[in-house]
Amino acid sequence: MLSVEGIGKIYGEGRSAYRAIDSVTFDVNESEIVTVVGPSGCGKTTLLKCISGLLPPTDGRSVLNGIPVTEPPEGLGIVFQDYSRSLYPWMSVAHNVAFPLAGKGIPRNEINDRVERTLAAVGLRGQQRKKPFQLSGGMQQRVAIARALAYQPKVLLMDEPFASVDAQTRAELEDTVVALRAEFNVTVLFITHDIDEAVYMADRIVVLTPPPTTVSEIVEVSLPFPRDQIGTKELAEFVKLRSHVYRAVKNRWDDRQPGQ
Ligand SMILES: Nc1ncnc2c1ncn2[C@@H]1O[C@H](COP(=O)(O)OP(=O)(O)OP(=O)(O)O)[C@@H](O)[C@H]1O
Repeated sequence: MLSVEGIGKIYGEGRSAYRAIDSVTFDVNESEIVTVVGPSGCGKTTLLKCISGLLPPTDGRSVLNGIPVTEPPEGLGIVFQDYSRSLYPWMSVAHNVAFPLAGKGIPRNEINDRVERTLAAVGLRGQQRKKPFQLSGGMQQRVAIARALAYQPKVLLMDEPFASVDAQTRAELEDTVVALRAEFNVTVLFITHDIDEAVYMADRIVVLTPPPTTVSEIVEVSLPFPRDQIGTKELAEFVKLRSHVYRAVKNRWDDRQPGQ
């Protein structure tokens, strides 16, 4: 479905050139949730921009359903960390969700249905007329997720979408995304620096190395669905996976040479 094939990225040129990503390769299969985990500064956002066609990679490419990505394709929805900048403050919640659908030849009643369905799916039934500033941060991020879903993407790319909300809200949003995958059959590529989150949500985890970034390891997660914030995290398998990923991340960063 989505293939990331040897993506590399160098920022700048000549003496000031900086290789942020060396070579990253992995696949995301249809209806999977794949999480990509690595510490701050390891190039996660750069990777997501290259995968989505927002930034041209220096090497490699991403391929969505057999078509190389050169600009954000139709079947791709993106949710960023900073919800406060991704919503239009002067538009109502419903208008924010409907806005990207305008001018696409979609009938008005179909747009209204999509707005209603996606807002209900993210737990915002009855909030349609409010403006973003009247909502909490977590609710604003739910609007951003609804907007991406209303577009009916095949793949949802999410770049640390819950980094700016409190722990309780974060847990609720994690569960919302896992439930949305089941409801909309959407494929999710989810970037995070939070190891618990990466394990809890995933079918597979891509662990990144420090820069110049490559894939340290791909970890299969066989935890049962539906997942539960308490029950799943108490399972021996969850604890084992979390320790494994934590070590994989930490060892690589500890192995770095001074100055790297
Ligand atoms: N436009 C740019 N020009 C030059 N260097 C950049 C640019 N954007 C990012 N970088 C550098 O590339 C590296 C990776 O940055 P990136 O934002 O992709 O990391 P990240 O893992 O997403 O970090 P965080 O988790 O803190 O958001 C950093 O060292 C950063 O300074």
